[in-house]
Amino acid sequence: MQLIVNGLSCIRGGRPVLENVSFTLEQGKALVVTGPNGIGKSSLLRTLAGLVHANAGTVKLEGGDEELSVGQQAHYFGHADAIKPALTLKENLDFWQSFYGSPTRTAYEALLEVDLGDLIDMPAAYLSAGQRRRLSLSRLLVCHRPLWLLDEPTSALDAASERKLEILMAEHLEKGGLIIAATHAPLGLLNPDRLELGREQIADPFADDELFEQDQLQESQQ
Ligand SMILES: Nc1ncnc2c1ncn2[C@@H]1O[C@H](COP(=O)(O)OP(=O)(O)OP(=O)(O)O)[C@@H](O)[C@H]1O
Repeated sequence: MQLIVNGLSCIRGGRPVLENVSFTLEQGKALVVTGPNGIGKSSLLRTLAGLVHANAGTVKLEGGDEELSVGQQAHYFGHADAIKPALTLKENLDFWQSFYGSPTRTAYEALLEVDLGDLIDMPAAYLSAGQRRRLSLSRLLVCHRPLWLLDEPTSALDAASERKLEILMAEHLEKGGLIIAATHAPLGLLNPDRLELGREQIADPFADDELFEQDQLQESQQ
């Protein structure tokens, strides 16, 4: 399996945010995306996940499921935790498992992986910030999707949880998965590929009012 990204561009808020980004990522490999604040790291992940419209370029998961989009074959672990506070931890994970399909672990097994097994029947509203992040991470473990898109995955995690994340990422890669991680912090990945986003990815710094309105409308509908 191979992820091939060719000439990917996107516009947000009427401004070109990514321009002509290309890379290939092989099975079992991770790509670490770096660059200054606001350069487009999250936008790249959201575009790959299919949450932001690409205005040019192609994304293909060669050797993946031809019937599914790349976004449907990816787990997106973004800044928001995708947790329903009124549901228990188990109910949250059961929901995601039925939504995603391809179950791998039970909710309890996934929660054990992130050291939340004892809290399985507690409403998610009572979790601390780091515990919420770990619950959100356990979402990636209840169903198999070959591509993990991780946006600042260590934020709010303590040292032990960072170590656990390293192990989970290594296991995913060993099984032939692919990982793209946007980060400002070291992630403990072994020999990752690297993509440094810079100003050259941005073609035109000036906003276009019409594009801005179209773009805001489009994002509000997603
Ligand atoms: N929903 C949105 N609508 C309009 N513009 C947006 C939206 N989200 C992000 N942007 C703009 O897109 C640009 C890239 O933002 P992005 O979040 O991708 O950067 P980043 O590299 O991930 O930054 P950071 O390191 O701060 O997380 C920024 O100029 C930002 O203002």
